[in-house]
Amino acid sequence: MALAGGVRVRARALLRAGAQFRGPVLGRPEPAAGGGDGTRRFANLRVLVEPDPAAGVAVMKLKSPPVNSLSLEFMTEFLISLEKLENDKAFRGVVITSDCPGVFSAGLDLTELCGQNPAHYAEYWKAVQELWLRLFLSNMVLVAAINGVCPAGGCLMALTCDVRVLADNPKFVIGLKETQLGIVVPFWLKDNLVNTIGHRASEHALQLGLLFPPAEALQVGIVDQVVPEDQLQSTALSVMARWMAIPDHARHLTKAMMRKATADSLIKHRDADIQNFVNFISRDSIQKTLQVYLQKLKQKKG
Ligand SMILES: CCCCC/C=C\CCCC/C=C/C(=O)SCCNC(=O)CCNC(=O)[C@H](O)C(C)(C)COP(=O)(O)OP(=O)(O)OC[C@H]1O[C@@H](n2cnc3c(N)ncnc32)[C@H](O)[C@@H]1OP(=O)(O)O
Repeated sequence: MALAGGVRVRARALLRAGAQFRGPVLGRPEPAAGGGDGTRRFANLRVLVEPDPAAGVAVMKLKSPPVNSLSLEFMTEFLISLEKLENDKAFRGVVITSDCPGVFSAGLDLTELCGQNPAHYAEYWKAVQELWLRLFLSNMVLVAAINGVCPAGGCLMALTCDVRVLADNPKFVIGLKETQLGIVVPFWLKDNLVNTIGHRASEHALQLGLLFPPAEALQVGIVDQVVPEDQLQSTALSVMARWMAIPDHARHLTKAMMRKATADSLIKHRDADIQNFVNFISRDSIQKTLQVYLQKLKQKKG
């Protein structure tokens, strides 16, 4: 699936600005482009990709400090990196994790949702839809190695993955807390949650805006495994190895079959979903609530 119009334009702008595939990364000199030694890492500004072509797996580390919030730039760069991996036959699986201590992702970037104009909200929501669709329908095996708090849009990313492994830390809560902020999850994200934990549990989780700590997250099934923090990466990789043992075509066709109806319901109603979002987020009452919330977050330190 190719990047949608608005996201593609932004992706091109980022590429023109030279945002992608710089080196050296993390102070380590990299081989020249195309060096093909199988160990080359690549990165754009906000996503670090550590490929292991021999295993057919790459680790994507979200590194948009302080909290990996889903800004337009972050989502665009993430999708560029994902597409690069998808277009490379060497890669069949991706582990998604965070490079920001204690936070997997804080979810939608609230500064993108406050005080902007309708055209911006529309562009932003199209990018969120695109992020979800591209992850949800990815041919590759996606394993989320959740090493931090994972609310709302962070949970959206994790829910698209085939497997979620959560590090056992009481601070690392996961869930869709939207009602607590006075906002409503879109129907396709609700469907994604229902597919994962069932209808009744989703009703409770969504209406109450529940954020589950590790033991509860495992019990309700929003994550598949909870492991000690220092075993998160190795567990994610061994889960991946199990999935990689299945022939790709059969696994992927099965995944597509299982996910088609949920994805199609958004694909068929993308424009209406954007319009709903723009109308909703532009309301004075919603703007006020979000602004107060953002202010509170900013004042937390002071
Ligand atoms: C019917 C029509 C349908 C309409 C649909 C409408 C909406 C659909 C919603 C779709 C689903 C997704 C929704 C969302 O994702 S909304 C965002 C929800 N996220 C949160 O509520 C998380 C907020 N953040 C936190 O709770 C904490 O920051 C933390 C993630 C627990 C990390 O805590 P800590 O390490 O202590 O960091 P700070 O709180 O000090 O934050 C550091 C700086 O980062 C800024 N920040 C934090 N979160 C966000 C964010 N989401 N967006 C933008 N900026 C954020 C924070 O203000 C600090 O900034 P500063 O350094 O300038 O003070």
